[in-house]
Amino acid sequence: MGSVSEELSLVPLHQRPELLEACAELLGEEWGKSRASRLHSLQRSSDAFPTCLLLIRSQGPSETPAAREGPCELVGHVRLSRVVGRPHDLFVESVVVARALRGRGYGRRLMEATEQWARARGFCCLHLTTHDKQHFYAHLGFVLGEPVQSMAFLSPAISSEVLRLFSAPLGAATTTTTKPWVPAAPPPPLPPLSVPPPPPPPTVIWARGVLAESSEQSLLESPHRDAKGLPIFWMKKDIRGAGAPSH
Ligand SMILES: CC(=O)SCCNC(=O)CCNC(=O)[C@H](O)C(C)(C)COP(=O)(O)OP(=O)(O)OC[C@H]1O[C@@H](n2cnc3c(N)ncnc32)[C@H](O)[C@@H]1OP(=O)(O)O
Repeated sequence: MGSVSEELSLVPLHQRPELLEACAELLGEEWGKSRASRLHSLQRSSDAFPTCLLLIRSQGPSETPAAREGPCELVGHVRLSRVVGRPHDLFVESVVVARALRGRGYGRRLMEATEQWARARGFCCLHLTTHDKQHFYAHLGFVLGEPVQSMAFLSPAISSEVLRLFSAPLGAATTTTTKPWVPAAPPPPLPPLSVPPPPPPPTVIWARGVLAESSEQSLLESPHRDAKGLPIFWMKKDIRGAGAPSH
């Protein structure tokens, strides 16, 4: 008999459909909304995004293979979506750890496993928004960032071809057109400069980008608002080569 250990795994919800109800309950406890709409959203999880990832824990003899098919407890959830115009980025949302398990390192494990999952699939950067967990994410290596458009908010009625064009690198969409490409007429030559250009304007502290790299102070106040007008922090993390935990 081997020792009994706790095993944590990150699994896509669509590979563990029996956890659908538990997952809807976990999200419902935190954010409410109708059970039906939660189930509907969770059932959209697929390898082609949005993807709902579950952190699960199972108890078992330590020498057995990962108990991925056996009984387990749902620890946490995260949803990943593609980002419009940024084919190597993902948008992270609905990060939640079961209430009874918070403050024990599972939130960190959930985010680190999510980074690993995304990196293994070739993604380079994670984006998210938060109303009040900016210090948690900063602690895990996220920095303030600029708004991006998540595909999760686009209508599912949009065809996959249109989404593919959205996620293509800038300029790539023109290569799919069936019409022959006709070069545009060259722009007229610029008149010679008679006066030196004006100096650049002074740095505006709340300008995008400047805010992103500024001090801890900016984690206390955000210039961004959500659809309801509440302050919201945009954060991002470059996950290339971030193999080691960010302690
Ligand atoms: C993008 C979004 O989805 S935003 C929404 C975020 N989710 C929620 O608000 C839902 C409710 N909250 C939760 O589910 C949890 O509290 C979570 C997911 C935010 C954190 O999960 P927990 O399991 O409690 O966090 P965990 O114990 O792993 O903490 C990891 C580290 O972050 C630190 N930490 C946790 N919460 C905070 C916080 N609010 N501020 C600063 N640091 C924090 C911990 O001290 C710990 O530090 P250490 O690893 O150096 O010891």
